[in-house]
Amino acid sequence: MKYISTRGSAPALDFEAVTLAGLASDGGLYIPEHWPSFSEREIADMAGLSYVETAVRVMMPFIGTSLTEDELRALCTEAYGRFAHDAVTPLVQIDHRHWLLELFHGPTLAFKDVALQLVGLLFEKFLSGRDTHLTVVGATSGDTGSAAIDALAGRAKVDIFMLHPEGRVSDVQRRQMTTVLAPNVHNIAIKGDFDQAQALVKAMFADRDFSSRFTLSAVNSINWARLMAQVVYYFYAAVRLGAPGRKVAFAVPTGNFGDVFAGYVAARMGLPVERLIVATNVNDILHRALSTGDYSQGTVVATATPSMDIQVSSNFERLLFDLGGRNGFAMGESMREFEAHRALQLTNAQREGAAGLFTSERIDADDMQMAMRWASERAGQIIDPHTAIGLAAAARAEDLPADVPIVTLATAHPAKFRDAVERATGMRPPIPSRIGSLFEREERFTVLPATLEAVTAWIGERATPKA
Ligand SMILES: Cc1ncc(COP(=O)(O)O)c(C=O)c1O
Ligand SMILES: N[C@@H](CCOP(=O)(O)O)C(=O)O
Repeated sequence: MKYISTRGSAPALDFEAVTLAGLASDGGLYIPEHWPSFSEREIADMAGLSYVETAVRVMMPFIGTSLTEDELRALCTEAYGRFAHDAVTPLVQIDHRHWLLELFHGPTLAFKDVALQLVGLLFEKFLSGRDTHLTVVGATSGDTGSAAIDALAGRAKVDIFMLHPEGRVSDVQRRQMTTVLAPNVHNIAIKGDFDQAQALVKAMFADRDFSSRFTLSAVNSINWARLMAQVVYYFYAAVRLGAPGRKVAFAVPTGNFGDVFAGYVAARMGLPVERLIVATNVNDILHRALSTGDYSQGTVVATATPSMDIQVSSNFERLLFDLGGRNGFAMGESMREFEAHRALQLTNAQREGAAGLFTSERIDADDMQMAMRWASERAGQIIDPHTAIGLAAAARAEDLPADVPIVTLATAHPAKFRDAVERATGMRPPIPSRIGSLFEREERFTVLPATLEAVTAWIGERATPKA
């Protein structure tokens, strides 16, 4: 399997090289040259498989010769052995048609663990035997940071520099990052929002001087390996609910468009997905893009769902590329236009292509709180505010055929957002013992202005230069 850049001028790479590179050298995102697909028979044969075996079946076609099936199985066994639930991503029923897909049983209590536990092991595997030291740079609105730090802390050939927006992540999220004192972990709180952090990461890759001094890599969902690992749970859930004989809809709390793009990939691989419901908070660039074609960046508003406080959704580029005829040069032009004017109009082909599978909903704070109360009163489920954005959007999908189950992705454990949960439901979720004495540990982080100069100077003094 080869991977090509959405912007058309970076070299095509195999899975190993794409995983280590993170971002393409032309600023684009890597995407498989073609979508592998499964027959109905092959999907039916996934019934009853464990999560690890499902993962091996779903991911192997993307991996090509970079790993053997046994090597992939060993990595998945290790990664998913750290989850607190045997099913890894269990389904929980809310009522006759609504389900929650719990993605938060990993070590840092958010869906990011599903991919990042594996990515940490992939880095280690691909770096063994090489004389390379990776400098991972990442941006987080709270969850990617803690999951990536957990996956990479203490690894010999990797340093991680994680940028989060100062004061805009929950206390639990911040402490999950800043109390990890391993020498290869570096937390930077920038004076800005998540979009600025994400733009700084991309600018570090684009900065010729900086990127030539270090072997940069990414742990955000710009890294293809992240998305690949997330495709698995769409198959795992849909097969349990009757696929391929029955179609399934998914409601996905969305920010950077990574999780829902993984659902799109599953559909392209033959999974019978009736609909992907893109649920945004009031930072609604994706809702506007999908409902009116207007992909224009607004100002980020801080909400009770900080992980979705995003107005530039990196992975939307992958969708626009795939729906727009896979024309890398045209895509490169469009993205340069977006970067210059902070606005882009979707073409008819892109709008019509998206409309075949996606709908979108913008959920405000009141509807989010109502969904939290609904889950609690109806099914005794305490859900986190991000999951509630998804569930509120799922509840609006009244036009779906009655026999289609709607699965809301439960993207974080409620304990990560205790204040918001308590405000909505009156209940304060306890912090699971597996994340330990978070509030008693020492924190370490540096505050920097949101400028490329400040960030590259700071990282440049601490990162390991190329040999
Ligand atoms: C808890 C939670 N829910 C939803 C999202 C949005 O997911 P994505 O950025 O893949 O769209 C995030 C952040 O990525 C998150 O941390
Ligand atoms: N919500 C995310 C933002 C980064 O998204 P990613 O999936 O591209 O890593 C976070 O929690 O950090």
